Amino acid sequence: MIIDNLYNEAKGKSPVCLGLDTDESYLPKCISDLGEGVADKIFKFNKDIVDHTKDIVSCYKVQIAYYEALGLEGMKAYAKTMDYIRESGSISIGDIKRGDIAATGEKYATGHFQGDFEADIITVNGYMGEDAISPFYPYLKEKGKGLFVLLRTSNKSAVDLQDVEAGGQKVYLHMGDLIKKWGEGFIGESGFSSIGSVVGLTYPDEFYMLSKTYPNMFFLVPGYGAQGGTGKDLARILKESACAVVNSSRGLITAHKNKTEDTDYAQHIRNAALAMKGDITRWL
Ligand SMILES: O=c1ccn([C@@H]2O[C@H](COP(=O)(O)O)[C@@H](O)[C@H]2O)c(=O)[nH]1
Repeated sequence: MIIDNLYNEAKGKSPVCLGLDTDESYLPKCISDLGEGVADKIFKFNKDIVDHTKDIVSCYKVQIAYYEALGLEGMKAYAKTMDYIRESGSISIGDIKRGDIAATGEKYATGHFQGDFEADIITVNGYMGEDAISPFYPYLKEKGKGLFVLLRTSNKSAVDLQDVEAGGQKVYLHMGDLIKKWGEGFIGESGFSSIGSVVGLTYPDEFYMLSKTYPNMFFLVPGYGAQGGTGKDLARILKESACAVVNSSRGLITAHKNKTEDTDYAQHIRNAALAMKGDITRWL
């Protein structure tokens, strides 16, 4: 199961999930000056980053919004990036946050678990209930795919809805119970389910509690670096269970900024990923 592969990658390499939220403004001059279209430049940058980090990170999360914003050219760069990550033997997470009625959900599943945009794991929004999630189940069983369902998001306004009490329980805990139930049929050898959840590092106490409440749940954790999360926030959680991969996007893929515009940019990004790995693992 994909979750066992991700668990093994996180243990063997590091819990670092490198986020390819690639904005054109992040490209070093040695790439932006090339006489090619933007899709080719972005793909070149992403490819170089993968080549320089695949031995030290557990997975790559590609934020589709950055590619959609560039239209057809951007989507070509997205497709090539997803393909290259998987071709390199690494795990790809398509951060697409989809979720809709079942008929539409089936199309999302087809669009992102096979074909041009194929990912190993995608992020989904379960706040429409199980029929927004069940169209993905056949791909989990038959193609070994995985899901990370939004649980406790990293943004400030997460509390507006997720902290509301309903029936004596916060909404996000209802969601946690649902994700646990949806994931019961997909538990792998690692003890974790291929239906995991997204929990922000910006709420470390809630994250700790969730990791204790749901011992079979694996977590995708955004919020490290640019959003303020640190390795110290993760210490007690990861010490007790290797239950998460931790994403950093801007904090890693802009590490070369103000240092170099030359072809050594990917080495700066690698160094930043190594520093993140060190910051997380020194507490374990
Ligand atoms: O709760 C959430 C869910 C998803 N994200 C995504 O993670 C990255 C974070 O990027 P940074 O540059 O490291 O802040 C981005 O793709 C978000 O869309 C999140 O931040 N919080």
